[in-house]
Amino acid sequence: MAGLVGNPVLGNDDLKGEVVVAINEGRKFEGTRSGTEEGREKDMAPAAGSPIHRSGSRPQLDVSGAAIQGNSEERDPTILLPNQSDDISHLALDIGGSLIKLVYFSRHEGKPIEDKRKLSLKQRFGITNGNRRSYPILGGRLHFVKFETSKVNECLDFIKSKQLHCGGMNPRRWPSHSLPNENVVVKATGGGAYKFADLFKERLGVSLDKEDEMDCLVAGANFLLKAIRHEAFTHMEGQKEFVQIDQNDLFPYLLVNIGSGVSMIKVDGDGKFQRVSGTNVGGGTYWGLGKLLTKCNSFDELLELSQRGDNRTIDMLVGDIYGGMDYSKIGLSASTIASSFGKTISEDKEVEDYKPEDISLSLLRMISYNIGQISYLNALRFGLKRIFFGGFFIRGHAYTMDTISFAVHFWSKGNAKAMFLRHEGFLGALGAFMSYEKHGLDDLMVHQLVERFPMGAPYVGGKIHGPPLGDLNEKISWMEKFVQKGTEITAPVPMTPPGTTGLGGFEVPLSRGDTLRPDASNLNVGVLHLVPTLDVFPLLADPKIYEPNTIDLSDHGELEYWFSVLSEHLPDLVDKAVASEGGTDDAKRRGDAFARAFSAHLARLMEEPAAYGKLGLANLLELREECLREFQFTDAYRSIKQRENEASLAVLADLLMELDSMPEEARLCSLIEGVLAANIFDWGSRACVDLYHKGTIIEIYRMSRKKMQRPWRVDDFDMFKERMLGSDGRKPPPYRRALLFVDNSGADIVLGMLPLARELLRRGTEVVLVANSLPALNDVTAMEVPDIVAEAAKNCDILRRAAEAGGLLVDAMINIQDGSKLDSPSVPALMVVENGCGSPCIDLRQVSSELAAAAKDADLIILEGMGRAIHTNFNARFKCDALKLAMVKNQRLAENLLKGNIYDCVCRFEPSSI
Ligand SMILES: Nc1ncnc2c1ncn2[C@@H]1O[C@H](COP(=O)(O)OP(=O)(O)O)[C@@H](O)[C@H]1O
Ligand SMILES: CC(C)(COP(=O)(O)O)[C@@H](O)C(=O)NCCC(=O)O
Ligand SMILES: [Mn+2]
Repeated sequence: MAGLVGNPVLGNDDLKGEVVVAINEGRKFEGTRSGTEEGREKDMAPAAGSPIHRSGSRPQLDVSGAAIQGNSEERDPTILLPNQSDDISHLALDIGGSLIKLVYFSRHEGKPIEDKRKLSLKQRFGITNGNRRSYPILGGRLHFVKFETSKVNECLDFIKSKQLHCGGMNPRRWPSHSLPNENVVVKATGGGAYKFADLFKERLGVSLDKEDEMDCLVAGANFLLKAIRHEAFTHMEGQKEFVQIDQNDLFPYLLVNIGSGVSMIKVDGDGKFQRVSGTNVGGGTYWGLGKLLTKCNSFDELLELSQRGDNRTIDMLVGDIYGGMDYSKIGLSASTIASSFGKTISEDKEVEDYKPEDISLSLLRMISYNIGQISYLNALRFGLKRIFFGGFFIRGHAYTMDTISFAVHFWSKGNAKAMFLRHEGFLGALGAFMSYEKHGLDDLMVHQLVERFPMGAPYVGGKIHGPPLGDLNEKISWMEKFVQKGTEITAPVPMTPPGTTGLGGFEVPLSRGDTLRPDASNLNVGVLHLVPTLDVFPLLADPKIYEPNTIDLSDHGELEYWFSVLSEHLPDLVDKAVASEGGTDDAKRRGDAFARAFSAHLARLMEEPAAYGKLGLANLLELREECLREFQFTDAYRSIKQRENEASLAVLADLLMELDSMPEEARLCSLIEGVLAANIFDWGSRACVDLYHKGTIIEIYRMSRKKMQRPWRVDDFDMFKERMLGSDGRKPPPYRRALLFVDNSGADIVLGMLPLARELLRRGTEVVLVANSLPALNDVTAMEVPDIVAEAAKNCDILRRAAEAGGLLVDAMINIQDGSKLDSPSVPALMVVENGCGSPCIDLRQVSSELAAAAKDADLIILEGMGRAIHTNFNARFKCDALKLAMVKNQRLAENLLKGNIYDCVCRFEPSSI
């Protein structure tokens, strides 16, 4: 017998490794809007001389040509609606005075695979979709795009090119020969919905269904604030900080939308709001006046100029009036602007004599301060503490946000807080989109939305900025162009260093770069994936305080370190990815494009870590996997995983025999040691990749085992042992169900986690192996686990019977054709569930519904590996016992987190926290 556990004598080194009334209310919203029925009726009275058509927010059905199908004598006959499109349109517009904002939906391609493993799980855990309304929106993505209103034709071309005017079909699958549906109705808000209605009908054949602009702004803001995790943030003195909004404590708030003009809306609830004020001095004023005074050709150019400006040459400061002194009695510093543009009166100069940079900055400050001040006064009027600013005037521009924040802070003496929204300009468009009630967007919860930042789109040249390019080749050729333009793209976003005087003055922004990011790339808005099957892991002790990331990358040193780790790993990853696709020229081109795309993401985040929301290491590791998938590398480590599985399965029988010969206590210890030792097979760690080039799988495994002397760096084994085996002759009841979050393929799962699962099974505990839904590095996936188990079961009765009981062997073993053996009372089942993610880390706020269902009866969680147990969840607390097992394969992490060294191990046992 091969001495796998303790004895390095093994000579086998070459092991292989949805009848029927269309609602036209003809009403106009004026002033106060109340959510009560009474209020609603009042509101519904059409205002004199207002021919505005406003649809109801119920599904619109086209009943023209409706006919009864079949026998009209029968009860409830089927009614055919020949002109009703299969689905309500998936596009909504907000056509403003300056910009057109477009939100559109694309369905996920392909249907989820319902394999036998999933079917048997559904049966076992009673997972149904019954409690969810099945809306067409489910399982799709929301994209955010904007165009200049003056270039409405670009917008029409874009809609046409993506066939977004073709009803509810998936644009990609719309047959090229088919014509756009003549009856398509598109929700639209903003003045342009009236102004351009004929143009849309003419060019695209679509009718614009007008939605009230204020209704939409509020609906959009409420949705974002409730459903998107890192939507709102404060911005003070250059520091961006995300604010966690408590959904139950959101109202009331003041919404200030700074578009061409400014609207101030007191929001008291969903559909409950009042437009309390506004100002005509807004974004249009800045851009319009700026254009006249500086001869700038674009808004961005004007904003960019401001970064290099000094407003003191234009503005009259308190110091200018008071001979350089503060007017401290009323709290004004010498640098406080006493009168915007005031200095120009006394000077005998023409506009050309002033620097455009200075003019732009004076204008920006004048308008931002003014809006900040009026906002504060309205907040004060209604006793509101929170002010959310939206609209594209803000444009994610640090100095604009700082100026508004400063004004609110200064005038409210710190009592009111200015907050900004990442989707700032899309509130109206999103609200219009939400008025398609059939989409069911308002039913989605924060955990069912996943935001992703695909490459390609944000940086597409020209003026159309949008979602990912449809075609991979388009994207790659763009990536190639990117090489020449790369430096522009990664140019720093200007940040304002701390510079307030404290007395109401505000220094000139220090310029840190002279180009603004290309428009859309500065939006900090990704594509929203709607995934209704995600759930919050039910065993989290307190989801509200749960923070998946152990390492917070807001520390710059930490950020730099992890960026270098990921950059250095890139060439090896690209090699594996290209090889996994056969090393073809196409694969090489994609590999190259992937490397550029990921490097560009890293460069972007290095300059602005909060660009995509709050950043932690887990987000970075996931971004890498997403980026690989974007360039169609579906499983870069496919062959490595196979080889390692085969090699490990070949020695499993020997290992099990050896374990079976041990007394209980030693066996349990050896099992945990086995998990820790086998966790060395990690292709995500630089140090480990170096090791693999030096030895065979089994050599490395043996070496790793030999180093497993206790005490481990974190060693709660004795506590775990006591819970498992008892003490003083007292035998504790076995766990009912254990969830084992497995990590890597090969030795990790085969020689580490499976033997541990087997031990639990033989003690009467049901075991659920929780694996990734999508590949990430060499992590084993839920699709792959059943075959591994089937292979392992060939030599092990415990595993075989448990796998049969768990319905796992239906594919692998022909003698079991149905689930008849499910729930066999004496045999605890071995099951496999997918975790809902495709990353080496796991955010337990967003897991698959099958994992959430399996978790309900679990009383033990075992998290394995660095990604799942260290980078994420190291500090997570659960409602049941939890065992965290990992080998730390990174020196810095071992030092910082554990005051230890690389290859140190963690065996952390935490009894249920409630
Ligand atoms: N690329 C841009 N072109 C024109 N204006 C822009 C651009 N980016 C930001 N802005 C600013 O955004 C304002 C328009 O904001 P937006 O929220 O779209 O309002 P509206 O619905 O009135 O068009 C403009 O007046 C200008 O100040
Ligand atoms: C990507 C990983 C989290 C995967 O680890 P695992 O969960 O497989 O144990 C880990 O390999 C890692 O943190 N790598 C980067 C650190 C390094 O290369 O040292
Ligand atoms: Mn892993």
